[in-house]
Amino acid sequence: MKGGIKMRENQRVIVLTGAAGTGKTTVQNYLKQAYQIPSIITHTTRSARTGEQSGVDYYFENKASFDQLHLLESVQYADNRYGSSWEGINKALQEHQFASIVLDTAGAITYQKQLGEKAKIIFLAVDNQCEIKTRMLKRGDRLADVEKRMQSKEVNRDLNLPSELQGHATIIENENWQKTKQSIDQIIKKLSND
Ligand SMILES: Nc1ncnc2c1ncn2[C@@H]1O[C@H](COP(=O)(O)OP(=O)(O)OP(=O)(O)O)[C@@H](O)[C@H]1O
Ligand SMILES: Nc1nc2c(ncn2[C@@H]2O[C@H](COP(=O)(O)O)[C@@H](O)[C@H]2O)c(=O)[nH]1
Repeated sequence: MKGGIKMRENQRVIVLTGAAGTGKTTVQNYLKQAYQIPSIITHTTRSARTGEQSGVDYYFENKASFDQLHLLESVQYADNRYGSSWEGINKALQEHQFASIVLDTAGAITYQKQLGEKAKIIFLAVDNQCEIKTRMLKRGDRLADVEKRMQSKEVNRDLNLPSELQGHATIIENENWQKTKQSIDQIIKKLSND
């Protein structure tokens, strides 16, 4: 199939967005571990970080293979390309009510426009930029990469909820992980009862 999502009435895509290092992947892993919610694996032309695996963390692409993909949306982020394919979305939703995806805010805006209420958008925020940097270094990112990323226009843009998502996104201040988990639990409970 080239394009289009086949979503049943009760299906939802949980979109995790926010600046780099705010905890989007951590929440995605929690959704998988606690609720068996599959992740939609996206595509990127950036190099794999230590420990990252193709088909698990991303599908790692080169420029030529990226151009062949059938994408719902794609962005340029800090000199690399990222995109989510129709095949990836349909694969994750095939046997599940919910699937999650990690996107920058430009991608989240596209999902909101394309999927409407079928996209549950969660914006993760961390007020202190030093804390974000510390978390990225603790994750194992190289200092030079972290400094470059923290200066990128995309990270700075994604520190705040864009106007297009206001009224469409739930904001979680991811300072205390136990509190973040409670907020996520409430969201899943509500989605399951809707
Ligand atoms: N509430 C928290 N308190 C302390 N550390 C946290 C918290 N949430 C996440 N972290 C840690 O912060 C680091 C960054 O988190 P994560 O990789 O999930 O961010 P991300 O938003 O997916 O980043 P990126 O967009 O760069 O991939 C990880 O090492 C993670 O364990
Ligand atoms: N719009 C999209 N954004 C994506 C996609 N896959 C990942 N991302 C976002 O890119 C940045 C950088 O990611 P990193 O893994 O290099 O730190 C981050 O905000 C991700 O959420 C995508 O397919 N579309």
